[in-house]
Amino acid sequence: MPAAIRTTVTVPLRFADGFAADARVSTFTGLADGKEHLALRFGSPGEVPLVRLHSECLTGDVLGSLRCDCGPQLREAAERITRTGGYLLYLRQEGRGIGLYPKLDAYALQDAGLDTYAANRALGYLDDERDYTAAAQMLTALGVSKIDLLTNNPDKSGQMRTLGIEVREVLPTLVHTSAANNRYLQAKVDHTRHTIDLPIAG
Ligand SMILES: Nc1nc2c(ncn2[C@@H]2O[C@H](COP(=O)(O)OP(=O)(O)OP(=O)(O)O)[C@@H](O)[C@H]2O)c(=O)[nH]1
Ligand SMILES: [Zn+2]
Repeated sequence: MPAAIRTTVTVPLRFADGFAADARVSTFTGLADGKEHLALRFGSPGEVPLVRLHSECLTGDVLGSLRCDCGPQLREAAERITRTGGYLLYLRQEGRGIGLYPKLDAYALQDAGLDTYAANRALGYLDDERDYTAAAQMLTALGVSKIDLLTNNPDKSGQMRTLGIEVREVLPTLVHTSAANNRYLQAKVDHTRHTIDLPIAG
């Protein structure tokens, strides 16, 4: 059974720095993994909408953690998509798909010296457990088959193409560094060919 839109409602959003935008938030039935993923439509999407696949990060998105770049990326995506029109898919893939408690276990291992990927493996997980089948289903349910994708992660564009979504252009997100996330971002560049321009490793 293909996925379908279940409900769409407007949610006015205001970020910590005051940026505000109305999101048309859709829920779905029939998603492959049965999770409660959301699609947020900002602005007026044209034929090729700008899309961000945002993986849930409770510590970064909600609590403002400086260990990663998720909060600023979410804020950046909301503004850029509002400008051009498109969708932010808020995917319930906490911890690159391993879940919140294991992510915090992985943080503890990183504090003991492992990098973000080695920590996953030490816990018995893959470097990245995310599968974007549900994201492709959501886009199809929204009537979208061709996108511009906002990401630095080549796995996201690769999987979307394999899943039958045409990716016209990949647009990099800005680099949001902090003293606490530098090592994390450097590991992404070293291990998964993320297109992030970091100042100098160190
Ligand atoms: N397992 C694990 N997950 C983490 C860690 N730090 C952040 N995450 C998770 O990584 C996901 C965020 O990754 P994304 O923002 O999609 O970043 P990305 O894969 O680098 O892709 P782009 O931002 O699109 O370039 C969220 O689910 C976070 O919870 C970590 O150290 N370990
Ligand atoms: Zn994060």
